Amino acid sequence: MTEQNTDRTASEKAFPSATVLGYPRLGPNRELKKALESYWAGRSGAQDLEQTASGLRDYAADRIEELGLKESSAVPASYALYDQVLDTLVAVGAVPARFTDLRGENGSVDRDGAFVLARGDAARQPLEMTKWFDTNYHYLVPEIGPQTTFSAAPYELVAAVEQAAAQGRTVRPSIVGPVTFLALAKDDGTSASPIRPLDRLEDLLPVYAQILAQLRTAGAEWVQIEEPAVVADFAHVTEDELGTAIERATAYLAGQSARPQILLATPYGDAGDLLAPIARSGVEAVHVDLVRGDLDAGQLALFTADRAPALVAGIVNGRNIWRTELDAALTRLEGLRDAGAKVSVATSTSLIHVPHTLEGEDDLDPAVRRWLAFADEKIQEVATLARGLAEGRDAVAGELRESEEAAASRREAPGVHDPEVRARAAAQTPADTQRGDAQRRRSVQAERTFGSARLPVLPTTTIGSFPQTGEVRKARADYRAGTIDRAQYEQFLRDEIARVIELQEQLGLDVLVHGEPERNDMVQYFAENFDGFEVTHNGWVQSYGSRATRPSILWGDVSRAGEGLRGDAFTVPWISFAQSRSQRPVKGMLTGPVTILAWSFVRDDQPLGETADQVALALRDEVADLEAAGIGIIQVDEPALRELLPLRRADRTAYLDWAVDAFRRSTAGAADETQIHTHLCYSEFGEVIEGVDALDADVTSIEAARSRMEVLADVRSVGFARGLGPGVWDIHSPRVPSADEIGSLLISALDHVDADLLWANPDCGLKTRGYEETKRSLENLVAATARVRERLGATASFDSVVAGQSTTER
Ligand code: MET
Ligand SMILES: [Zn+2]
Repeated sequence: MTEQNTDRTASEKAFPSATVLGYPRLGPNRELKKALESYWAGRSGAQDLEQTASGLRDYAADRIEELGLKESSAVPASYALYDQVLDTLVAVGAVPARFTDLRGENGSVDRDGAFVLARGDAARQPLEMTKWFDTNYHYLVPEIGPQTTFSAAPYELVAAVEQAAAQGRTVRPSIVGPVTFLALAKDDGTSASPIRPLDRLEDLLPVYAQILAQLRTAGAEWVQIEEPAVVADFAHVTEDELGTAIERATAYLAGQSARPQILLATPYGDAGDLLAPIARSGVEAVHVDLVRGDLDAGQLALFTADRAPALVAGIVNGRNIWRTELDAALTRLEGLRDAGAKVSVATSTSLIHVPHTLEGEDDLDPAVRRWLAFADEKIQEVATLARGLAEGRDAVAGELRESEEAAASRREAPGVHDPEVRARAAAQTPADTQRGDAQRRRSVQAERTFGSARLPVLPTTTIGSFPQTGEVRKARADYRAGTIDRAQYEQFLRDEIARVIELQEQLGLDVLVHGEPERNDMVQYFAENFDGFEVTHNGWVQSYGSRATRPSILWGDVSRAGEGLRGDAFTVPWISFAQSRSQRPVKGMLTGPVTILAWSFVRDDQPLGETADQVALALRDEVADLEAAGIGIIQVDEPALRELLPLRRADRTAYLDWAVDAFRRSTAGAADETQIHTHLCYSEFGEVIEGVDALDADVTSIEAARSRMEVLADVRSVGFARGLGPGVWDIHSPRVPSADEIGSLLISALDHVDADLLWANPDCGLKTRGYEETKRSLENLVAATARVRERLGATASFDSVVAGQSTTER
């Protein structure tokens, strides 16, 4: 606390009694998405974009106040146009080396420059994008090297503060803190000896000091500095190093005299031992996530000591859509206050992870709707709790009663506890997650014939989806709008599937897919065919930039919809139809239990593992029905396996245990000769590779093209001896890879993977691609594979074998 400065001149206002860390940014009808996309497409100008952006800032502030957060500084100014990490990068002028030409007079980039960082341009790849903590939100990864310069340019934040001030409102600007900014950054690769971005902290701190001063001048009374890095374990930074960094950074910032008062926020988990240095740093308020984290007696004492900071209690969950049980929450808050803490009420995280409002969701089952709270309803909960804390329980008696009644109706609702589903789960034994010996399966599968031929060496395949063309989307919209009937829609889908099968045969692919035209979304499609789920109309949540997803709500016990416990098969009709059009094997495509959970809002009244097991059993039924329909290869996608990996190392084994178990439960009913595939699409494979091996799938496809097969080093090191399809075509851009390029990727894959285990496939599904690039890329993929086969002396392709009806030499 060397830089503690006691004569700060700011007129100290207490932290508001109620607040939220952030509000959804897209707008209630995705206005921001539309404005951004039309601006990028050149259909509208900078003025129009600014008009929408400032309109949304006003909308958010008005709404938050109207819902009950009326005190000065209670409204967070957290309105990133694209991403809050990008905004922080711009505010500190940390323009990556490969974009320095975009730098302007203020040392940073302007709005258009920031969009180039986010989206790339003709000559440059954009910044890498990755998941923000364990959420489904993606941030842009800063690139920091020894030469990176920093300079204060917080123009978006200052403008937001000034816009509010012009209307007589004091908002609380929010920025990602210096430690989190650097901990999430990557080495920019400009120096021969790699550096760790966190080592640049001393150079960055003075820039934060200048930003604080500018915000103060603009009229901010409080600033929110977010440091969620303290709730996570990192591979490249030890806890000690993180502790030293956060202690230094918070004390330094607190020691500045020209600054607003500081709320230091620690969302997304438990700050553990790092809470103490933060609370003792001299900042005026500290936010603690009480949903994911906790406060033990020692930690609580940090908030009851003399001159302790205010405790901003993140008690309303910012990441799910369930109503808070207000009575229990209020009891907890009263306990903190009675222990002597200066308590304010808040959300555990920003509300960017939930949809705007329940208003207009009239098609939701009213029983389920009553259990829900989206962003606006959560703000009301925060306001109610603060009022209850200040004025006593009687002041909020009606709200407490309504909350208790809703909770009781949820506990007792029939679909929440389906005795049959529960009995089935309870009767599971360890054998239900166990398939036959993997080696044996491999030899049986190698013998299996499809249309009298076996699979060739280096089989070619795709990941599942084919381009979702305008016609496909239109047919779906027409069906929903009632312009075409069910029979017409299904005929359209069959025609589409037949076309996709024919195309794959022409291209000479070995293992075909039906193309997934009936699925708007790989999770929602399953939610619509399972009991226990609801889907919303307008429940959009930002995924990155202008992109949003509409997570389904998993509220009850899960089984397939339809008569009886097992319900009806729903993927089988499409897959069987596809198979009826070809002699070659068609893969059955399912979404795995972990991914279904990760991309939905999931019930919070039982452990995730139990919910995952129910989903797994429903999928197991589908696997059995696919098998019975003669489908010999079934892929169960788990792209989200890594996403749910806990932020703390200590929690990871328990997670992988249930996640792996659920996947195995969904697939272990399959016979030895049925080949089970899985697909994971990210390159940070090392962290979960042992889990992936434990899935016991026969073949795994992963993303590898962008990293030029780098991920395969990990594969060898754990002795992964299963079929593997490292992607040889990066499907994230329209670029067509040449046959030479694909061939050389396959050859380098052979350094790590045995020839009889290797598959040739793209990185991921082709849903977002166009047909032109798809055809050309797949042509090259097939040609490259043929050349590599020749080199291996394995001349027979499935294609020639099927044509000649002979058997394959392996
Ligand atoms: C995000 S992974 C996508 C897998 C899915 N089967 C598809 O091809 O679209
Ligand atoms: Zn994928």
